[in-house]
Amino acid sequence: MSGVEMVSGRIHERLKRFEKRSPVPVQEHAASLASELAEGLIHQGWTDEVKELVALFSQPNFKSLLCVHDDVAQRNFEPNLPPIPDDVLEEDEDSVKIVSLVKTKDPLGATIKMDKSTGTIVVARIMRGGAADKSGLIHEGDELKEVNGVSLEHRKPKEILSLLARSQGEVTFTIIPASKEEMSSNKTLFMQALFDYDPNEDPTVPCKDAAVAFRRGDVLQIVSMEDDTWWQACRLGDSNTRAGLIPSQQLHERRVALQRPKALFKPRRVKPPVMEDVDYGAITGIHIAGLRRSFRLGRKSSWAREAARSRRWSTGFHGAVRPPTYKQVIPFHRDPKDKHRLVVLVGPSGVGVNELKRRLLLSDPDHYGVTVPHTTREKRRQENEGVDYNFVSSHMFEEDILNHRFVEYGRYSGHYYGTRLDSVHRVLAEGKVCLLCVHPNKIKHVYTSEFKPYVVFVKPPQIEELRLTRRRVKFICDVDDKNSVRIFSEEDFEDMINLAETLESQCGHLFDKVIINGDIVVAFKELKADLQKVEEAEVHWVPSEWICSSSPTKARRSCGHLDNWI
Ligand SMILES: Nc1ncnc2c1ncn2[C@@H]1O[C@H](COP(=O)(O)OP(=O)(O)OP(=O)(O)O)[C@@H](O)[C@H]1O
Repeated sequence: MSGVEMVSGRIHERLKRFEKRSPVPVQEHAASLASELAEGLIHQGWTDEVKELVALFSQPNFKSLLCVHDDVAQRNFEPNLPPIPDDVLEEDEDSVKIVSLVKTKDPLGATIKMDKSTGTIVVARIMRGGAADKSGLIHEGDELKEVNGVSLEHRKPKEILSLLARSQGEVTFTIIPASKEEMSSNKTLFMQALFDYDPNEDPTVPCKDAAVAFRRGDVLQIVSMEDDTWWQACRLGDSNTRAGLIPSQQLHERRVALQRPKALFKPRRVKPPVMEDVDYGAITGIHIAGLRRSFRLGRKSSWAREAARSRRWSTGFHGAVRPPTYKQVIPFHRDPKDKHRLVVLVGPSGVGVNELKRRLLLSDPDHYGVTVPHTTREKRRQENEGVDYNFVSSHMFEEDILNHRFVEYGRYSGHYYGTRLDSVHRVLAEGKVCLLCVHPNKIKHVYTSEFKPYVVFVKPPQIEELRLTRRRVKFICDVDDKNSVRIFSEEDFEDMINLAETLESQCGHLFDKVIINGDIVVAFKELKADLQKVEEAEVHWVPSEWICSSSPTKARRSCGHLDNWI
């Protein structure tokens, strides 16, 4: 233990002992007593001892010590607050705060503006390092009620500026503090982790004990991004509120890139045969009972298989591939009266997306709902309009395509099939949770603040478990030929795993939940429990862009040039 630590340890012990005794000062005017004593002693005779004592009393540090002693003895350190105005107390007793700041020739370091909806004066910004910031007592979003006892009601920001210009020295503000939510959304940056991180398995972490472990989906409150490689963050829900190190976005992206040298190879170019394309994800519903068919698997020719393999590097997503790292999120409090969040299920062909959707529907048909697809093909005898499909003409279908009314659509055997946005609205309007299966590159069409989709990625297990769990599975592989039944091949499994890997790396940032579909009973149970948890959650962490565009904070920031300096 160092000398300093020993001394401070002893001081602490001594203070603890005195605290119990609740000491009272013997004397409240030690400074004046010392100067009186020095004067008296001089008159007694100028001996060496008197000289030494008078010299000691006149030393500035000794004088300061006695002054501090007197201040503490007289309790001069307690703030001297002006009386709280009665009318303000009656209005909102709990939330009023009185703040005194000392004004120098510099501004206080804050801007104010009028909140147009309420007509009140609010603090728009606090400038880092200014007097207001250093005091820690005034925050963005605080409502100003009075300045030096003068009410600000019906006053314009300009009038307040002149009021402040007149005040010298101490300025007293009566404030209604911003709600915690507003303060935190103003100042705090939340990131949702899109990967698991364990510092114990990271040899490069500067200090394991100072790092924070997290799992995919955890929300991290970012405290500092000053270092390019290691950010500081607290994990929400942790009892430990101390911030720790986490890999920065840049660092994690670099690591992932280094782990995947395969990505350097170009995809094989496969010449497609003459075959119409169809986006089979559009074909949904539980109306196909009994033996499951797989449209996506069923159409696989040798070309499709090759293409599926090459899709490992090209899955219809253009632009630079960015591995999932963090997503900036913001808390959203869903009103129970609001429509449910849309549930989007995605996964590689054959993994069990439709099977899970079917089980959810059967488990609670009054609670879950699915969209009814549109098609241009002829209605079959056993089919019902508006139940199995909405049957429309090609002309109507094409007009809807031009008007961007489809989440996704495609062509198969000369006919169009597609899921229209209004069919999603219809399910939600019934008060149901709408389950939508789409190709991952179509998520963007519903990735909006209106739908607030909760995206579940269904992932295949390891190949051994895939073989084991699917060994008896048969599916109809040609929609027009109910007798064309087959089982999964080894290539199907490989394609499924490869495509899952690609999808996860290319659009993992959109996935809220990853379900590994090994044992179907376990996967279904996990999915249902997770969806229930989401519905019951008080706080939903959603992408910040869904909320920010309409938030008053953003609005306030965006019109910064209108703020008035105080
Ligand atoms: N965990 C599982 N264990 C065994 N069989 C499963 C499992 N999950 C799904 N299946 C079966 O695998 C087949 C394909 O599943 P499903 O149709 O749901 O796949 P999909 O992901 O919707 O792909 P596609 O769109 O190509 O149909 C079905 O017969 C389904 O019953």
